[in-house]
This record gives sequence, C-alpha cells and structure tokens, in this order.
Amino acid sequence: MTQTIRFPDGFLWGASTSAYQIEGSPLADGAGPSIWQRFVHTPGNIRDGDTGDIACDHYRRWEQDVELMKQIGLQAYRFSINWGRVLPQGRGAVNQAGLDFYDRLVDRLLANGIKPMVTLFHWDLPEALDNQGGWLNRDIADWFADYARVMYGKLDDRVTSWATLNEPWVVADGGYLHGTLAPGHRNRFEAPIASHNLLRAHGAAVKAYREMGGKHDIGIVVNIEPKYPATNSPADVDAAARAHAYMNAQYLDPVFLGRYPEKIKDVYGEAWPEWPAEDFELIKQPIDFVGVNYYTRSVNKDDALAYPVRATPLRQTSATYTETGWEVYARGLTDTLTWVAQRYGNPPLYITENGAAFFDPPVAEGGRINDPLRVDYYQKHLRAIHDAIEAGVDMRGYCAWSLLDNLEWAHGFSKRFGLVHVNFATQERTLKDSAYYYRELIASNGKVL
Ligand SMILES: OC[C@@H]1[C@@H](O)[C@H](O)[C@@H](O)c2nc(CNc3ccccc3)cn21
Repeated sequence: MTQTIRFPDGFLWGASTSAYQIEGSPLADGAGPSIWQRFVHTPGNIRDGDTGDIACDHYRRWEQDVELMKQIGLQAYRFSINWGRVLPQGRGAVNQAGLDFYDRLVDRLLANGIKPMVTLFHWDLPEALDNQGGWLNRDIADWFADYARVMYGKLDDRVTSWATLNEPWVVADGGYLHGTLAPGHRNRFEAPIASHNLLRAHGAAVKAYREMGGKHDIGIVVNIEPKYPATNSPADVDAAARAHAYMNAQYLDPVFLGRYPEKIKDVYGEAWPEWPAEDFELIKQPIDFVGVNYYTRSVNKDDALAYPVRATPLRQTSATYTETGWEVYARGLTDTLTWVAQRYGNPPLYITENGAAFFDPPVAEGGRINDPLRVDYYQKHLRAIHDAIEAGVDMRGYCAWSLLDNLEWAHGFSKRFGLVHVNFATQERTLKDSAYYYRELIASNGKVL
C-alpha cells in the first residue's frame, strides 16, 4: 500500500530562472554590461558561441511568460535582478527603465497570485565593478548593500522573499579558481578572497535590510552536493570531508556559526588567508531561510592531484546520469536537508533549484513534448523532500529549475532544464509533459506523487 503523500498546508510550489539566462537585451534601455557580456563574446568560452544577447527574450516577452506560469499554476516565481540593468555602473546613478522592468514584473506576478521570490545576485556582476576589482575588492560589500537598498526601496512593499546571493561557491570556484565562468580567472589565491567577499556582501545586504526596518524574509541560496566516500578507508573518508568543507560547509558555517570549517585550511593550504574577526560579525547576520539548490551527489576517492580538494568523484556504474553528467540520486537530497537541519538548528528551508537536463524529443504532433526522464526526476526528488519533512525538516517550498529552457552558462543552449521548451530560433514556448505533471502536483499539494 503506497502511502498518500501530503505536503504541509501552505507549502509553496514555484519555478526558478535567472536574469542573464533568460532576459536577453543586456544593454537595452540604459542597462550596463555585466561580466557575462565580455565573457560570452570571448571566443571559446561558450559552447557553439551562444550568448545571452537574446536568450529567451524574456525582457520583451515577460508578459507571455507570466501567462505560462499561470497556465502551470505556479504559486511562486523565483527570479534574479540584473544588477547592471538597475545600476549601469554598479553604483551611483539608477537606470529608471531597468527598475521599471522589475517593478512591472512584480506587479503582474502579484496580479496573477504568484509570489515573487527575488534573488539580488545570480552571477551577473556589473562590468564596471569588475573593473574595480569586483569580488576581489573588499569595498564590494558596501557596493552590494547600496544596490540592495535600491531594490528594497523599490520593491519591499510587494516582495516578501529576498535572497542576497545565488551560490557563492559556483562564483568563486567557476569564476576565480577554474575560470570556467565569468570573470574567467584561474587563481587559487583569488578564489578564497572572492568567496569571503561574497559572504561579506551577503551580510552587508542583510544588515542593510534590517536597518531599513525590513519586515519580510531574507536569506541566502547555496548549492549543496553531499559528498560520500568511495570506500571507508581513512584516505577516502578524509577526501569526502575536504570536498564537503569546500563546496558545502564553507558557506553555511560562516553564516550560521560565524566561522569557517577547520577542514577548509587543509583544502586551500598556503592560499588560505587569515580573516579579520569583525568580518564574521558581518557575515553571520541572522537570516530567515536558506535556499538549497540540489541537483546531485558525488562519491569521492582520495586523489592528491585533484586541486583544491584532492578528491575525485567516481562515476556510479548502475546510476542514471543527466545531460550535464550529474548522477540522479534523490536520496542525496534527503541527506542534504537533514544535514542542514541538524547542523544549523532547523532553519526554514526552500528548495530554490532542483531539476535536470535530459535530451528532449522535438515537439510532437499536437504540441506535446514527452520528457519522462524529467518527470521521473521530479517525482523521485519530491518524494525525497517528503522524507525530509517526515524527519522533521522545516521545508517551506520548492522551486523547479527551470521554468524555461535557457542559456546554461558555458553549455550555451545545449542543455535544456525547462518545464517549458523554448525554440530559440522562433522563441516559441511549448509546455513539456513535465509542466503538465508539475501542474497536477501543485493542484494536489503533492498528493499525485
Ligand atoms: O546548471 C543548472 C543550474 C544553472 O542553470 C543555475 O543558474 C545555477 O543556479 C545552478 N547551480 C547548479 C548547481 N551547481 C553547480 C555545480 C557545478 C557547476 C555549476 C553549478 C545548477 N544550476
């Protein structure tokens, strides 16, 4: 007898996107370029030479996209603000047209009963700030807080869920250590500095929100990938611990505990600086929720040559893998959520991203797109969330990644995560079967699982 699954009353069902991945029009109406403008137009950085110049053309098709959200029955929509659209130089003069775009979007969402969940920074740093050192300049904490104040001032009368950053680990690891993401640096001494300044900026934005009398929810969004040792040998167990400290604990420990995990020094070695104590007073501002982005796990083997964690993920022979090479492992989501709850005092949690890129068949007759692997992925992971809820984790909501097929960063348009298919040649949108499945899930508060 399968148990009838019930999610808590008021559990919030949504979908997520980010500005640079869907908006297009990166320089329209006075917007200033982000670091992605230069990065995508540098040959070799993005598969097939794809760019965010048009993407999903959401900057112009936003009304149609809100209609799609309504068709799916979304209760919430998580999106990010393009910092440079609002502050073309990253600081100083406000671009009213940019602010108006987000103002109109928020109003239209609310008019359709959809809760806006705003992320202030999803990787698209204004180029003008990068030219002043960007995340390597300690002043960026103040620059980010000033930008946050502009957004709070404009939208906090209607936006009740704010996230400061999306995935500081990816910004530091991809943008400053491995160079796979903008701004494309490859420097092991820069990565911890960028990472630390991202956390300082988070704290400064939370502090600014509290100081202006903000009464709504503000939090941070982190990607968490549970790390399992390949064997129970001390070498593999320690390798998994290093990988865990680097990707996972390095972010939530400072925010909740006011310190880095001890193991991080073993990861970075000589590249790890000493930090001023007052930085942690700033970083550990109390927050109202944690957004968890979960996609996969990794099984790690000790490997002295794998910088910086000296651990190599091993492919699992009997597992299903997505188009991005990530193992489908829903149990890892339950383990992740219980780890966060137990380590940080059971804070309110949202899944702010969860989804998969699979090869989708072309649009069939009648406009159907059959994506059974994605439906199965969602079913498995929502059951895993329910297991965490049963274990006492304070789960508040779930946002699928992503509403639309979009620009998957260095992968270009080759990896499709959307509930909605986008024909990038025509900009035609088509709901996939997974969108119809998600609509039933939402309408039944998860009972159809
Ligand atoms: O890759 C899918 C999404 C991406 O489109 C989002 O913008 C971003 O927030 C996001 N984060 C992850 C999880 N972590 C990750 C791991 C390695 C490289 C890049 C992201 C997946 N995704």
